[in-house]
Amino acid sequence: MPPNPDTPRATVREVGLRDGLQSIATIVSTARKIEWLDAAHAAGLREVEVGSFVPVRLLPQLADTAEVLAHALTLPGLMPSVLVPNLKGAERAIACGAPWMIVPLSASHAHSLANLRKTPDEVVADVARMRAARDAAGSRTRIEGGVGTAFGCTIQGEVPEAEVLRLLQALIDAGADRVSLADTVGYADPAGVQRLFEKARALVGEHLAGAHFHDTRGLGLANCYAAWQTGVRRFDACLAGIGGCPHAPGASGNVTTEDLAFMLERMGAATGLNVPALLALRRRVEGWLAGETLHGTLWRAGLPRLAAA
Ligand SMILES: CC(C)(COP(=O)([O-])OP(=O)([O-])OC[C@H]1O[C@@H](n2cnc3c(N)ncnc32)[C@H](O)[C@@H]1OP(=O)([O-])[O-])[C@@H](O)C(=O)NCCC(=O)NCCSC(=O)C[C@@](C)(O)CC(=O)[O-]
Repeated sequence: MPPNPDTPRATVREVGLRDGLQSIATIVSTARKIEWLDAAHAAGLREVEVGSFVPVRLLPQLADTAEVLAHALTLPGLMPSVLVPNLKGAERAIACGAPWMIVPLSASHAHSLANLRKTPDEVVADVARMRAARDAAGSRTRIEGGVGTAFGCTIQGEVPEAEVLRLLQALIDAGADRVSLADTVGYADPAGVQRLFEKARALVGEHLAGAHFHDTRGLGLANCYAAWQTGVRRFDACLAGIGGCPHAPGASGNVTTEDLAFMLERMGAATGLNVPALLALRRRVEGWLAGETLHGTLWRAGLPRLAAA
């Protein structure tokens, strides 16, 4: 049957291989990351953040990002992305042919210094340099500016909405192809999400491309739904809900991929995802991450049995 054109589509971007693993002590081998990627692709995921081009001494877990990206580029229909913290990282992403590079910009001045050793405006200036490097190389690597701590920060406390909106616009002016908003430390609530995403949409329109929520205080899925109501159709998530920024005190797990896929499908959105296959992958990843804290609820309850008796 052809897809119903009235069915809303939603994209779940799996960020477990980057955001998920960056705070996990157990080193996952390149072979297992590739197995993870292949299974995620087979389960229908078409956008995956595969690693970070950061100094290896900072994040040895992600030292094999170039190899994982090279494999991701062989998978049909897959749109891989990588995180880049500065121009050097961007040059590596461009050289490796990454379709997307994601630049994390913290709207909290204090978290920005802790995470990237730069002020938010210095990161904006870096984005302009990345755009120039990309254009000079004739590369097709596109730039997403992800504005983090958009709902507050565990180091600084309050982050004014006006500052978040100013930085979204500054990123686009500097040459970012699109922008997204992130709740790095799980301070967001659905009403606040709706308000900020509506304002962001009014300001930058279709440049606003996604939402990244952490489930630190149990509001991750509610926040996704609030963002959905404002027209957001791309959501970051991690298999088994792992993740968190190592330089943001109190940051913990991302929204769980399999739970989010289940919610979106139950809401009637077309995700292209096979939820039982995601649950099977979660079991495999759980075996690789023995002793680590995992999250999510669908794995425990299982899928509802709705077929007529
Ligand atoms: C930005 C830096 C590099 C500054 O770190 P720095 O020490 O100030 O860097 P530097 O420019 O002084 O260079 C020091 C050395 O590192 C090298 N270097 C410099 N850059 C790179 C690079 N890209 N790749 C490889 N090597 C690099 C550079 O070449 C030099 O090497 P040396 O001359 O000493 O041999 C560092 O602070 C950093 O990597 N920070 C990133 C930390 C991180 O990964 N945080 C987590 C991601 S953000 C997040 O999780 C939030 C998010 C995105 O998920 C959304 C949300 O929830 O909000």
